[in-house]
Amino acid sequence: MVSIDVWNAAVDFPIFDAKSRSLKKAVLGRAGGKIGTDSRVPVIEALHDINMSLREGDRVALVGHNGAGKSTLLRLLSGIYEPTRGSSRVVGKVAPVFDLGVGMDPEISGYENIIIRGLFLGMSRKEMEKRIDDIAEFTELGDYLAMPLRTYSTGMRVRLALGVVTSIDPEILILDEGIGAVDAEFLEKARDRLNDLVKRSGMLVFASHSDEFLVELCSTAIWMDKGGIREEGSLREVLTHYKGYDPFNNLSEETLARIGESRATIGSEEGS
Ligand SMILES: Nc1ncnc2c1ncn2[C@@H]1O[C@H](COP(=O)(O)OP(=O)(O)OP(=O)(O)O)[C@@H](O)[C@H]1O
Repeated sequence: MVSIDVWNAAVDFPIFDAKSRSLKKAVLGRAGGKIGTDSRVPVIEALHDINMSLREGDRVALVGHNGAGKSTLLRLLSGIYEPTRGSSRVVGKVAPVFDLGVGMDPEISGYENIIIRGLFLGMSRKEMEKRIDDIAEFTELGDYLAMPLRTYSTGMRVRLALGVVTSIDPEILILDEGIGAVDAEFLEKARDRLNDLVKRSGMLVFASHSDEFLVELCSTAIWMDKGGIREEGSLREVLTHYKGYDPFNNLSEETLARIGESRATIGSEEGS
C-alpha cells in the first residue's frame, strides 16, 4: 500500500549569491514565497506548515497561483527536496514527471531514449522492451525511432516523451504542468492513455492550471497559497473557491460524458 505523510514541513531556499537588499527589492511584492528578513542571507520560504496524509487511490489536484509552492511541494513529495523543518514519509516508488523531456539524450535514437527514460521513471529494461512496440505505434514516429533524437522536431520529441510516460506502471505518480503544454490535437489522442495511466497508479498528485485535465484525472484538491495549504477538499469545492466560480459548469459535453456526469447532475449539485 502506498502512502504519503507530511508533518509540519517547511522548505526554505537560502539565496547565497544575492545582495540582500537588491534581492528583497526584486522579489518582494511579486506573487510567490515569503522572503525572510531575520537572517543575513535572504531566505525564500517556499513552503511552510505543510501537513498532508495521502493514501492508496487518492487522486489529488494541486492548484494555486504562480509561485504558490506547487512545484516545490511536488519535489518534496518526490524526495528531491528534504524538508528544512518538519518531516515527511513516502511509502511507495515515486515516478516524478516534472518535465516530459527530462532524461532524454539528443545523441541516441528514439528507441534507446524510450529505454533510458523508462529506467529513469523506475521501470526495468525488460519491462520497457516489452512496451516498445506499443509506444512506437502510439507515437506514429515510424523510421524516425531509429534516428538520433536531435533530428526530431519539438512536437516529435513530445510524442515520444508522452508515449513513454503513459506506458509506465507507477506506484505514486507525481505530475507537474508539463503535460498541459502538449499540442492539443496530440493530447486528445493521449487522453485515454493518460486516463489509463492514472487508473493503474496507486496514487496521483497533479499540479495543473487546466480545469479539463484536473476534473478528468483528480477527485480531491489542495489549494496552495503563499507556501501554505489554504484549503483541501473535494475537487469541485476547492476549484470553485479558488476560481471564484464553479468550473464544472463550463465543461464541454464531451468532458462531462467522460467523467460520467451530465449537465443535469452538475446543475443539481450547484451550491451544495
Ligand atoms: N530553487 C529555488 N531557489 C530559490 N527559490 C525558489 C526555488 N524554487 C522555487 N523557489 C521559490 O519558491 C516559491 C514557490 O515556487 P514554486 O515553483 O513551488 O511555485 P509554483 O506554485 O509551482 O508556481 P508556478 O505555478 O509558477 O509553477 C516561489 O517564490 C519561488 O520563487
